Amino acid sequence: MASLKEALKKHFGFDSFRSKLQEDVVKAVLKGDRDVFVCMPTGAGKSLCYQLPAVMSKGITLVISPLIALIQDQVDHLRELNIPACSINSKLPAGERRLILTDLESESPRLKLLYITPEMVASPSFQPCLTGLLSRRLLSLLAVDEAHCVSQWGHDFRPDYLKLGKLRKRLKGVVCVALTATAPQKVQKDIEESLQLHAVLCYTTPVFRSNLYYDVIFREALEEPYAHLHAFVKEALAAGGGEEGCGIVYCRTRDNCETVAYQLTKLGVLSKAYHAGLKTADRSEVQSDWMQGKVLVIVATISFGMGVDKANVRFVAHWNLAKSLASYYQESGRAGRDGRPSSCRTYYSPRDKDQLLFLIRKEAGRKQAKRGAQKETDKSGITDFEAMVSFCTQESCRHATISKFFGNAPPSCSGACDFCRDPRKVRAQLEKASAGTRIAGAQSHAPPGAFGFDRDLYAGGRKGYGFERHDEEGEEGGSGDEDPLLRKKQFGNLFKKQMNLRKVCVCVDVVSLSVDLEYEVFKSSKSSNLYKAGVLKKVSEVKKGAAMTTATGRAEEEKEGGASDRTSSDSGVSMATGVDSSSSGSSSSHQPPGEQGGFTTAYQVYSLKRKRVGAGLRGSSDPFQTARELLQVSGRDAGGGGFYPDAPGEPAAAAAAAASSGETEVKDPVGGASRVGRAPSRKQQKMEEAAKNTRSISLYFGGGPETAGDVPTATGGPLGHPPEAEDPAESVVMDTAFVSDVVVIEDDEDEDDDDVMEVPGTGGWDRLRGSADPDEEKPLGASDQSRRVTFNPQVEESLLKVSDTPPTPATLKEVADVVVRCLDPFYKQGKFCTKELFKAFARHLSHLLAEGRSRGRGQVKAEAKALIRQFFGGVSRCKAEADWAFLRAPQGPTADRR
Ligand SMILES: Nc1ncnc2c1ncn2[C@@H]1O[C@H](COP(=O)(O)OP(=O)(O)OP(=O)(O)O)[C@@H](O)[C@H]1O
Ligand SMILES: [Zn+2]
Repeated sequence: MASLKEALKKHFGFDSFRSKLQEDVVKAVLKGDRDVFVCMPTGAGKSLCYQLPAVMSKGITLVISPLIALIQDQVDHLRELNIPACSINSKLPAGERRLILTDLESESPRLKLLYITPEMVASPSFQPCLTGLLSRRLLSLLAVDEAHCVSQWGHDFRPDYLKLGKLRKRLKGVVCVALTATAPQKVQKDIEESLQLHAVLCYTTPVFRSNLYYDVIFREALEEPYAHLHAFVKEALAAGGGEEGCGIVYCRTRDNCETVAYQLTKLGVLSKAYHAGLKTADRSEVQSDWMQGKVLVIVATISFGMGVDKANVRFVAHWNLAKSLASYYQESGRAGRDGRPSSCRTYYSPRDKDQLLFLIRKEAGRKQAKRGAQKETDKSGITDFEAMVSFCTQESCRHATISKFFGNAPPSCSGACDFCRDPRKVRAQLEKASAGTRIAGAQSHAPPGAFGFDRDLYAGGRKGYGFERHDEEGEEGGSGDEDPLLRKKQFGNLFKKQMNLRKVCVCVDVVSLSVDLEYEVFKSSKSSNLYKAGVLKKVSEVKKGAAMTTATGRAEEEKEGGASDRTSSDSGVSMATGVDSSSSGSSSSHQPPGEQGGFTTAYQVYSLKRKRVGAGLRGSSDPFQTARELLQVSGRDAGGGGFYPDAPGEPAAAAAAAASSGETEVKDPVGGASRVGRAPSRKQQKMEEAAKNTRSISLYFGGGPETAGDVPTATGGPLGHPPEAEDPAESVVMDTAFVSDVVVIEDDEDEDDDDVMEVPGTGGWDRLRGSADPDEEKPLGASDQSRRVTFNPQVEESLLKVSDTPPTPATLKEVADVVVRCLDPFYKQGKFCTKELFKAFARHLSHLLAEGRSRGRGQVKAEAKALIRQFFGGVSRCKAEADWAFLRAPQGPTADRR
């Protein structure tokens, strides 16, 4: 078909199709009599499968894509090619949106491709446009990109994709092409059903890629894990035959990224960490350095990779397990896109497995509990993960395992995996690992579960250690929707178990003593603050009277050996010093962070309260808040050490001293060395970091369900309504975690975190957008009574007074939500010079309102508004942080009434 090739050349500049498959798909789509399902690996050129038909057809192609960031890339690319493409999304300025809609309403629109998110396409405001296009027969094609998001079996399920079924019904007669890079059989079936694909033609590339060499190494069996990784990196890069090459190491946590990058660099391969905890500019720089080959290795969480198309990736190593085999295939598949031999290695760790499984189970349990009934798909996370574990622990060809998972016939591996190359070696490794487990089990009597306790007991329980992709709940306080009694019981069990372990092994060591003490405090504490205070009190007592115990404890600990590589500052009373051994980052440590010979020491048990990155603590992914950290925070909270028991010479006291002098001791994440920095700047810096990609677990697992539910759907005029109210998936950028305790979860879904913060419409307050002067509390229209009420702090407070029961105190997160909602109109009105200032002010305000005394949500709202009014009473436009220096926290219910 000469004209097809001509069009390919004319519009895209390509001389030929990338593959026969690509050409076949284009032809099938152009023919237009059947729906098409395309499963091709990342980078195989799926986009062209609908883009070329789009430019060759009359009318418009509607492209559904899950992320604005991805959409933007595509649109930019097409525009560079002079192909009229655009996107309607929540970030689009109203003027541009209107221009697009005008074009779409015109007789013959110029536009060829319209990219849109599933949320937006289902929004009421888009419906007239859609109906118009349909009735004028101007819709030539529906393309659903990343179609696996439609499947609850898929690893990236997004409930909003389910809305596409309805859309599809409306678009009868319009050909649909669904595209994905990963679709195990059941996912493919789901896609076909959900999108109601008709007489579907399937085009799938076999998943087998002969240029990828897969192997698995048991990390815990290694003497020098980092040196091992380094050797692998060197070898993989060298295999490029002098050609420029680079690689990716995937880690689960930010800490791991930092540590691995540091270790590799130290060993001579320039590596940089990439994770959502970095500032956006830093992340871009890292990515760009890596893309340009200035940095050879990028050590990243899964937030890196989506949309990254680099040909010469010579290796992809997984330092931690991927959450499913499908994810693993996709992530490892970023290697060798140029077709040259490349390596994919997983550093398997049973502990890693237990921890991840624990969290996946927990999530499944939570989903189930929420729904009240079990759904088959609830287990999909577990089965997908089990497939990943089998991939690592089976004696079989790695390629064959992957192919089977995707429903392909076993490929001819021909030595492209460690098993096919040397099965005996694989067997030996497995045997060694299982022998190791047996020995460890016999020695410690520790059950093999995560953290050394029975994983089944806690399967539905609390979070584990060191996760950001699978840790905290979206709820404030870290308690999520769990039953606090259950949680307490679980804690109790854990401590009992841990103490029993200690009774077996050691007489009375200082660790168990600390555990006892901490447990006592824990049992008697009703809130995290009381717990914190209780711990401090105990520390003080211990310091006064237990010097002997401390000394003995040290000796015992050293005897135990488990803590022998700790720095002197972390020995002694663990509760008091509480240094997480994971931070010591010993390069030769065999054990994953936070574990010592089956013991979970008191300070390793996560605290009741989530770590406040914003409060100047290390912005790490570590969800534990160690006793030491609690103390440090308390020292600062108390205005510089006043709250901290003073015992010169003790590390804790040093921390307090540092805190009181305005300096913060920060444990080096890697080398274990301490550094001292100015507290305020560090705090500010961390707050900045915390403002980055933060995501709740629910978003990670399900994308927008909760979000979607929370966000009101637009009911206003079809086109004039502020778009952000309609696009819940995109409103994830309204992430008040930057204000409050930060739940840090890496998300592979949105690189777009630093875009404008968006606030879904919130009734009367939202209508402020129409106001020329948002700090004026005048009604915008005659009917706008509700806004007046919402604004009036007295009304809010009198409402509170009417109630007999005291309001439930708002959490910092809730306060932050309220504050951001209240402030957003001002930001939209340009009352802040920069977004950063807006964020910083929101943070400041939230802390002012959240700290000190308990407030109900209503009161918070009233006080927030009062403070905002007070602020803009004195400042017409916020230009610097100093502008709000005069604001003081309200002292009482009536303090800020004006
Ligand atoms: N026929 C072709 N000839 C040469 N290059 C092509 C051809 N078709 C596509 N490409 C290029 O291949 C690269 C990958 O294409 P594309 O982004 O569409 O891949 P994809 O399969 O959609 O990957 P992903 O799963 O990451 O979205 C792009 O740079 C694209 O321009
Ligand atoms: Zn093989």
